[in-house]
Amino acid sequence: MILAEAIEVTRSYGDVVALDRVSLQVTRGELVGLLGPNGAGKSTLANLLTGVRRPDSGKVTLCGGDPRSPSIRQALGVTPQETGLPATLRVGEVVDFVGAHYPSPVPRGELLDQFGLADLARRQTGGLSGGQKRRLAIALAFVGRPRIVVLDEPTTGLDVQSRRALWDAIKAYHAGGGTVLLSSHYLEEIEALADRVVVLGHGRVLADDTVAAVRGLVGVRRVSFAHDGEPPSLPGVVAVEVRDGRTHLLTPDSDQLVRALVASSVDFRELEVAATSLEEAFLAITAATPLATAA
Ligand SMILES: Nc1ncnc2c1ncn2[C@@H]1O[C@H](COP(=O)(O)OP(=O)(O)OP(=O)(O)O)[C@@H](O)[C@H]1O
Repeated sequence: MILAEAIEVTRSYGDVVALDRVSLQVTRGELVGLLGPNGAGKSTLANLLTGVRRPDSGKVTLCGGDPRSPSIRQALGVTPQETGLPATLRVGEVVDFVGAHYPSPVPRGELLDQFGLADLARRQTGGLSGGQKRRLAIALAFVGRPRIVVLDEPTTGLDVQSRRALWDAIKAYHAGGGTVLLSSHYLEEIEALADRVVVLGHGRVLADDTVAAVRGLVGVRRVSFAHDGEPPSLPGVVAVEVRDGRTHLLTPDSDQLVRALVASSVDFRELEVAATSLEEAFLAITAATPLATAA
């Protein structure tokens, strides 16, 4: 059964085309990652699927109906990128208040335990740290026992420990049969949670595949070194840059590239191999080949 679907959805803001004929299906029990760099269209897609905005063209459904309809929204848990919490209410009161909108909410204590917030139950939300507020906002997405949750960059700004606690809570919900669509800048986050990943770039779906397949596409590494002369021509390089007296080669397979470099006649010095940011990987790969055709 399909719980969230976008069919050929387009949405612009003035001249900016945020989504360009995007199609996506999330079926019951799936945990789908939505991966893309800044401005790729992740939030816009999440906002359309959760009924916050309407598409200019195309169709969006949630649990088989209109995501703007109140009865359909009862089955949805959502954490947008930014959330406002009433500053004078205590954490426990906010949980009770939001839970009261649902027929069978998760009890306050259980929810706070699950999200590592039990010690903060009596704290006014205005006194929470940024990370604690974020954790509470995410916990609230789960209070109504939703059939599907849409989490837009849930762990941005969280420290490692909070991020892991949150991953555990999302995994537990998924293990119990819950369906999740989660956007992120980080392949590692999607790798930790999802089986399937949809890659968005410039408002288009660039790939829709297993995490392993997408890692092969966007898991680009940077091999850099100093040497004299022109940049060498080596196999498996998707982008070359010469900067500050060093040659930088981007490649999906740094092991193979380093072996080829050693076997070549290049007299290199100060070799470094490093992970690239998603933005760099996207720049390199979209410039080389469209991901969808490489998939
Ligand atoms: N309300 C708005 N008004 C004008 N332009 C917007 C608006 N919302 C989004 N955009 C533009 O639409 C494009 C897609 O933005 P969106 O927020 O959906 O991307 P994103 O992938 O969620 O990015 P980020 O990771 O930075 O949150 C961007 O170019 C953005 O500047």
